[in-house]
Amino acid sequence: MEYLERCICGRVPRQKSSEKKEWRIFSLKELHSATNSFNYDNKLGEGGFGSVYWGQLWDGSQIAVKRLKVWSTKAEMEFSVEVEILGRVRHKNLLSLRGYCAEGQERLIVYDYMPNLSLLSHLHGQFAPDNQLDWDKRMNIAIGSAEGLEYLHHNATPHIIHRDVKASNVLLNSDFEAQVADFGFAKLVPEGATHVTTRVKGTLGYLAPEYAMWGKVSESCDVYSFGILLLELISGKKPIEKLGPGTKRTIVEWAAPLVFQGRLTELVDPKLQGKFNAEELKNVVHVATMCAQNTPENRPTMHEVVQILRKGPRGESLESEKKLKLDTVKYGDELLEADDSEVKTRTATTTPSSGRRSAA
Ligand SMILES: Nc1ncnc2c1ncn2[C@@H]1O[C@H](COP(=O)(O)OP(=O)(O)OP(=O)(O)O)[C@@H](O)[C@H]1O
Repeated sequence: MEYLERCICGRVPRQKSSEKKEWRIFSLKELHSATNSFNYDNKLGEGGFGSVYWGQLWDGSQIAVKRLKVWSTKAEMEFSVEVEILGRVRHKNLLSLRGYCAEGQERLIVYDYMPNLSLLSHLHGQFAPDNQLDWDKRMNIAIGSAEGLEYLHHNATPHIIHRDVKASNVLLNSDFEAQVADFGFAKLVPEGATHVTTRVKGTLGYLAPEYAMWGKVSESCDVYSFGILLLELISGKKPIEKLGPGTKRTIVEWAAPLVFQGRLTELVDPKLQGKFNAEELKNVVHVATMCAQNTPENRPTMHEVVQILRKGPRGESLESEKKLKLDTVKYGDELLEADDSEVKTRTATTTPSSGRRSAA
């Protein structure tokens, strides 16, 4: 990857010539023509990096094009990290890179188009009223996204920490299968490292306490965020809920008493109208509670998560299960203040005290 080698030269091993390259470089002209010159009607959404547009290539294939908003060294870095990481990973539950374009100050990333957009749009956004996510779809999304993260943590070389696992970063293909997306904040883990200390990036409500407070990032931060995602998937609740003026509650604070009192059915999204599998519910709550523990060492690995989600906990005895304990996460007022907003620039010193193309 010539462009990337220029950007992050020396930080990551080069792609071996034997590795299959399935991405390519796009010209700006081609992307202009595919997106009707980045027409507003083609806009799928907007994130911190910039806007995402739907497009169609000359061969009829549908693409999503992420266009960098403003050029800066930081944005350039985010762009190169995302392209570098996506270029080296291939998994059925990770959004595939089609290619990129870097012409002048324009930076664009081209992905496969996901007709059912994001999990967020189905749980809390424009598709929420359609109620398309039944229990089985939710369980498949849980397993699929867990498998995507398992691949990043255990199979990618070097290992990759996503750092921004959340509902808007789980995209859904035409069969509602999960594809984990958005690797702009991801970290490559040097071999042998147990954790990396870094500036805190990510989204409030999903941040592992040790990461939010001390910037200590390891694979288990993604496991924590995945636990929050599971609670969100089961309940249809947002990670942080506004209860009234100035009062907020995390999904863990809401779920913990129900879990301890064994009132599991009360955790289930009322939109499912009681249609769920009670055994699977027990299993998925069990996984969510293990993942969303305050102590990183007590959380399971993504490999264990996949095993339990696939087979169920019965008969299995994982070390982490013995320590099962759901801590109520108490973020400081300062962190709760910001609600859904992101803390991409928050430093590690934060302290605890303070239809169009839809297949649907
Ligand atoms: N490949 C894709 N196919 C279909 N829709 C997509 C695709 N990629 C992104 N989107 C849509 O565009 C929206 C914006 O994506 P983007 O990754 O830029 O931001 P985000 O995840 O919402 O926010 P953040 O910047 O915090 O990550 C997504 O929420 C999703 O609805």
